[in-house]
Amino acid sequence: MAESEYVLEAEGLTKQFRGFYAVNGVNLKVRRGSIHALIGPNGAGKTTVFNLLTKFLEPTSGRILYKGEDITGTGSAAVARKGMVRSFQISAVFPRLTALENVRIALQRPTGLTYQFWKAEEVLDSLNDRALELLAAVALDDAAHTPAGELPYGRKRSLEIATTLALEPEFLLLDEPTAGMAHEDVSRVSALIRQVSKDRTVLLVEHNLGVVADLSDTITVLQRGEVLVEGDYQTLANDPAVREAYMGTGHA
Ligand SMILES: Nc1ncnc2c1ncn2[C@@H]1O[C@H](COP(=O)(O)OP(=O)(O)OP(=O)(O)O)[C@@H](O)[C@H]1O
Repeated sequence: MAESEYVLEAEGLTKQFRGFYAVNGVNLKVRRGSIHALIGPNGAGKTTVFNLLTKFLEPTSGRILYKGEDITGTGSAAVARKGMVRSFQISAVFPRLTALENVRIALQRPTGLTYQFWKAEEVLDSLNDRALELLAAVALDDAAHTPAGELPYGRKRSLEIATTLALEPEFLLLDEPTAGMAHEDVSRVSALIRQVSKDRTVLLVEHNLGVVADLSDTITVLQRGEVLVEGDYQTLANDPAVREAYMGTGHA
């Protein structure tokens, strides 16, 4: 069977909380190899959609396909094993362990190397090399031996991205990757997302519209649980409905 053009397809995705539609009939298609952003004003339903897609919430109705396969009823761990990985899903950062040790632990998970204790020395050496590569990819090579808890906020987020990448996701889902970051960290993480997107698909929820403009091939704007409009940044920036959704006045 030919591989679908879309890595992810959501059809009629709906989530009700006690009668309130947080997400209502959302159709979403994420093109293979693209960076796709989900934006919208506060309360639009972005986090709920993100949690539905990553199986942290069960939809009230609707269907989710990953690479053409229906994963609506599949658990989050099983989905992650298929290559659809949410940052911070499996890769918690342990504050007392060094950055290198954190990445090494993440590297042990998908392969089951933890059980090959008799090969510990050899395995750890090969893991070290790969862990250092991943740290370099997020510009943390100078912090390899620093306990994760001592890293400043922005660098901790970079470490979380490195531990996520250790799982070799084919489809990476990022929830507000630049939230709470200082300006220089935002640029660094943006560049990092662009770099890691080269051989994978990325879906991100992001409040920083500069980051969205800079990175996204496709942007879906949510409003009150529904898709308001979808397109590239230029198209959306000139769309009166998007301006109104953001400004709430219609005469912005
Ligand atoms: N567990 C829940 N129980 C009840 N209502 C919820 C729950 N989770 C979300 N909601 C409601 O659903 C709506 C969408 O919330 P959601 O967090 O998905 O929006 P968002 O676009 O991510 O907002 P923000 O930008 O503020 O993070 C909101 O009105 C919210 O109050």
